Amino acid sequence: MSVRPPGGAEFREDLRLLLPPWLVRQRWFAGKQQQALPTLDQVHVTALGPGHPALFQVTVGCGPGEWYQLLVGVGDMPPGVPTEARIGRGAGPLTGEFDYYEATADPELMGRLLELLAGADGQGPVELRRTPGCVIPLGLTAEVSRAEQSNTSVMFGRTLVLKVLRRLVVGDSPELELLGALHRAEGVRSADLMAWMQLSSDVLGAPVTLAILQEFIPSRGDGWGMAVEQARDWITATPRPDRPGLPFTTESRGLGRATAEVHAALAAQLSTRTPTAAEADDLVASAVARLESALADVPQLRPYEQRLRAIQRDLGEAVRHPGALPVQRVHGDLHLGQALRAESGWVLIDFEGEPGRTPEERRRLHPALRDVASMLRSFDYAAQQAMAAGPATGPSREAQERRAADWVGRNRRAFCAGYTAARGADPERHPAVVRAFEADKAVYEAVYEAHNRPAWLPIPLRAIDRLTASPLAGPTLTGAGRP
Ligand SMILES: Nc1ncnc2c1ncn2[C@@H]1O[C@H](COP(=O)(O)OP(=O)(O)O)[C@@H](O)[C@H]1O
Ligand SMILES: O=P(O)(O)O[C@H]1O[C@H](CO)[C@@H](O[C@H]2O[C@H](CO)[C@@H](O)[C@H](O)[C@H]2O)[C@H](O)[C@H]1O
Repeated sequence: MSVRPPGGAEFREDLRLLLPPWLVRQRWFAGKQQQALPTLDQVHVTALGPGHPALFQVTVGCGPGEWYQLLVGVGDMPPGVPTEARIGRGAGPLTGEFDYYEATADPELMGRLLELLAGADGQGPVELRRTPGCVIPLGLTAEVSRAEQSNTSVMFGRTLVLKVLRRLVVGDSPELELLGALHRAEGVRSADLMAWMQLSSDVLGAPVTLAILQEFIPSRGDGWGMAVEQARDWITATPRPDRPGLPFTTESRGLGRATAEVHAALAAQLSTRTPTAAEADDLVASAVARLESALADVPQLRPYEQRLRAIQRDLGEAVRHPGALPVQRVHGDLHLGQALRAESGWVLIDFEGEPGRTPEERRRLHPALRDVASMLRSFDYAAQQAMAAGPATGPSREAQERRAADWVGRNRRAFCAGYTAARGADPERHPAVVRAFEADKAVYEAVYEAHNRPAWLPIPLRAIDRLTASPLAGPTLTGAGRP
């Protein structure tokens, strides 16, 4: 049985029909706020090597600048592939013989993709590239990751990780660029880049990174899983013999140190400087523009508009004054889920920046404290998640909220202490900058949650309520504050 060649009108029409209801069920689809099903105005299909089922790379456009990627298996869906991976059955006279399904769920197709990356000689619309001198081991068992994430990662044993990007960014990939810089700095707290797949500039006018193959970092887990678990024990006051109810602060301190080391390496490799007046203006203007677009998008933010604008004005003053903080390339979306606890300490991952931002925004230079603020937000998320998942028994709700605030404050302080000890700028000395970046991040989170995980929207909204209510000095920055 052969599969109809890619690019065929029948193939594209099938996908145009079958994909919208399936897309809206995917965790990575960022259009969940819309009432109607998405309309696919463009569908590009490229065959990735022969075989049955066959493997195709599919890029779909759902509106101006909104591109998503799928890897689609075409043929009979193999046993063992979960039913939710099934996109549907072809409807045309030729394609009606086949199932379309999510190929990342099929270990055999992922093994085939790994072989293609190892050969890395792909020409045409989808280009395959390999880091010079790097040998990719084959024959590894593929398994799609169940991590809470915006893209889809496929693990090849405990050796390699392939991240299949979902919401695509047209232009140079910040992740490839930053991983390259950290590699030149001898792999400071980062994983080795092995290979990547990209759409040639012929398709969307500029190259688009589609997937990134990296070294697998063996670890005890990521910061998110570890922090939520420990926060739950702390908040519910249920220390376990194997996990004394420590408030995670030793780990947070190490994480602060790792973050400062990554910042130093990025500054050394990609430069750092005092911002020009134009850059400082641009930085504030972009924060205000983000706020305005978020206000238009998420009505729940509107009651906070004036206070949020005032916080961004404070940022303007802080970044324009003489001796302001230097700017540099930063991680751009740092949170607890972006850190893996390896035996030797914390390793940072996922340098692509915030999904949904333009490449220019992601590549903009910022004070490194932007990443610090972003991680500080994450301790709040972890405590909120721990409260949501905690047992109904134990301390009263009020007591749990107090304990949660205590846990957050301790970990914020520990993270900042580790960051400063490793020569990062002291967050305590720049409260207006940290608060403005925290507010900016919380506003971004409100948009992200409204689009991707509507049930989580109250978490950033509560933070915005708190940030806009409290004065700058005192507990706002690293203290407990209100839960
Ligand atoms: N190099 C790596 N080694 C081991 N696990 C990894 C590696 N990179 C990512 N992971 C795992 O995959 C998850 C998602 O990766 P990430 O790059 O954060 O994806 P996303 O951008 O979709 O959030 C991480 O939380 C981690 O559990
Ligand atoms: O998928 P990415 O890691 O690139 O980042 C996006 O998704 C994150 C959630 O998966 C989101 O992070 C927010 O939720 C986290 C808990 O799931 C929390 O630790 C973060 O502090 C919070 O910002 C991230 O903002 C988004 O860009």
